[in-house]
Amino acid sequence: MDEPPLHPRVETVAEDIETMETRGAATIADAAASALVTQAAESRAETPAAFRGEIRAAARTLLDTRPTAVSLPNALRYVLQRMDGESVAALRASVERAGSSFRDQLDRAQDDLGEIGANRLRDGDRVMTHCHSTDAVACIEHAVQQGKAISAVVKETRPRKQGHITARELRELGVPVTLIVDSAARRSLGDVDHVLVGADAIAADGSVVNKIGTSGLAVNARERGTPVMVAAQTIKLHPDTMTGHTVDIEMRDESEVIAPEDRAEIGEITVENPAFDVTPPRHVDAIVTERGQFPPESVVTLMRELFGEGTREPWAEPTTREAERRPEDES
Ligand SMILES: O=P(O)(O)OC[C@H]1O[C@H](OP(=O)(O)O)[C@H](O)[C@@H]1O
Repeated sequence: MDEPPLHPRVETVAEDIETMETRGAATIADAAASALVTQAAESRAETPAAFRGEIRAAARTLLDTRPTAVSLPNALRYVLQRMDGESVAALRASVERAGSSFRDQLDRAQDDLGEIGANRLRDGDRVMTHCHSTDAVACIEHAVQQGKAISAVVKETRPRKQGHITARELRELGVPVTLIVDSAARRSLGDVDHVLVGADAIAADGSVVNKIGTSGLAVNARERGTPVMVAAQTIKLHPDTMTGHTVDIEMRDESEVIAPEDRAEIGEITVENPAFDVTPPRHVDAIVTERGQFPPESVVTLMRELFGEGTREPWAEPTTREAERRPEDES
């Protein structure tokens, strides 16, 4: 059987996610939802079955890009579970509606989360960041809008140096920034009031999956008595972990770690490049979401409320229970 035709935009978005041209868990989710909308809007499918097949194929292509950020399957699931209708026109409209409602909610959630996270920051506080998280930056942005003077120690975040993005964005907010290499973090922890990071996925036991280096930072922060705050919208909650599944940690190419010529000079070695690590809940003080802040151990309650007892593949047909939950979700 022929593969359903994919819109070139879906291929481009998938490639951009894979190469990290588009990166950051929330940004990836937004791009994926928007790609599904394009696929729907420009589909030439003549039957409802063909249309559904196209949207599912687009979702699979997008899902196959990066394995760790759960916001990606959560975004695809959100849209696909709302795909509904007896005709191509009705199906198209439902995907467009769901995509745009998902993207609106994403924006609103980040704003609400930023407000809540900002309440934890006091005037004059100094914050240490790791990697680049739009959710974490939103907390600082809101604190600045509340008139608080915030300064930041920004970890470079090897190997891809997303800390540079954080440094630039914080500078644009007028936040004084000190950039450090990752290995200087412990030395600087005594000078900061909070560690503030984002998340790619949060497991049912409250473990936080985030950029490699987060767990070491959290352990050191705990030893120094510096609180660790994780800014994560609820699309970062990983529903499959409620039923025992583990989060797949992405291993990226060794060329991000060492240039081929340097490697050749060293000789026969193995290079490992895990993109994420897992911080146990005991090293996290608060998970800040758009629904409030939670101690990590209680996040499972929120997860159950939002996802029920578990989920299936994003392209699976909704169960009656999921179908019933839809209208209130979109309010
Ligand atoms: O959703 P927001 O808060 O923007 O980002 C969340 C997380 O996504 C990033 O991963 P990567 O740089 O895509 O590997 C970082 O690990 C960051 O903390």
